[in-house]
Amino acid sequence: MENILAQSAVRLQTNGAPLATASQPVIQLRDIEKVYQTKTIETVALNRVNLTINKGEFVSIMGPSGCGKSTLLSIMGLLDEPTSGVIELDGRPVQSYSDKELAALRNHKIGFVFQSYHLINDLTVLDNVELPLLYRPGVGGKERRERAYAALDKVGLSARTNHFPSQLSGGQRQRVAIARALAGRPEIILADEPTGNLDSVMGEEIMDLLLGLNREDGTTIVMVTHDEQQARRTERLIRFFDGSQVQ
Ligand SMILES: Nc1ncnc2c1ncn2[C@@H]1O[C@H](COP(=O)(O)OP(=O)(O)OP(=O)(O)O)[C@@H](O)[C@H]1O
Repeated sequence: MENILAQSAVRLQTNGAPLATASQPVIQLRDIEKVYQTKTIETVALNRVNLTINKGEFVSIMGPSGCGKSTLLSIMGLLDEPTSGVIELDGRPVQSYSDKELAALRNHKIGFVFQSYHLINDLTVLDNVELPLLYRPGVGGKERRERAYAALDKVGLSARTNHFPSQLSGGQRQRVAIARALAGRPEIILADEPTGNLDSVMGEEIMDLLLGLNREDGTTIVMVTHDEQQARRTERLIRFFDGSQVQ
């Protein structure tokens, strides 16, 4: 019940018109440090980062190579642990979640999109999209297929379900990867240079798709990019340098 009240509190309406959604943090990083230690060198990848991502935001992260962008995304997505600091999801420190709860969060709440798509070449488009749902308790074969078809429809690839990744263009492969993330119905998409391997036309198409998911479905998106023009299309641009936020 508390949850329902909290959700409705940020969707106030007057005269039928939606008010601007009040800020509701979904990811909060507090004093996050990440230090990689090898035999010969210590690298401070993230240096006391404080950052809040609000529900429904589309945030892009830019910065020179090696400044910690991918590390930041991995930590936000609970794929990696910080050396110190606190990550909160929906206002609750992840340290307080059990391993089982964390696994569920990683699988349900967050979808990942990578520069190099990470598709399995021996599987059809449809099977690639269905694959992560195989590991989701409570989602049977029929629902899996329905969700995969719906996600492929959403990214405009309904006609390609039986193709293999090698038969698709780079932009289409990235659409499949986005559909795979969408099939999990994530609240948050973390995208690491999703247009990095694409020419500018295909890159724009992928940006249009991500912007649509954000505006129409309210999906929160955090995107690492090297492309200034694409970053400017998002609501908020955060710049990193040497492991710290500079703007
Ligand atoms: N597993 C690791 N072991 C040691 N050092 C690492 C490891 N992963 C990343 N680093 C170092 O941490 C720093 C930040 O790396 P990260 O990949 O987050 O940068 P980035 O901003 O995403 O770079 P790029 O734009 O080139 O992808 C770099 O100096 C990198 O060499």
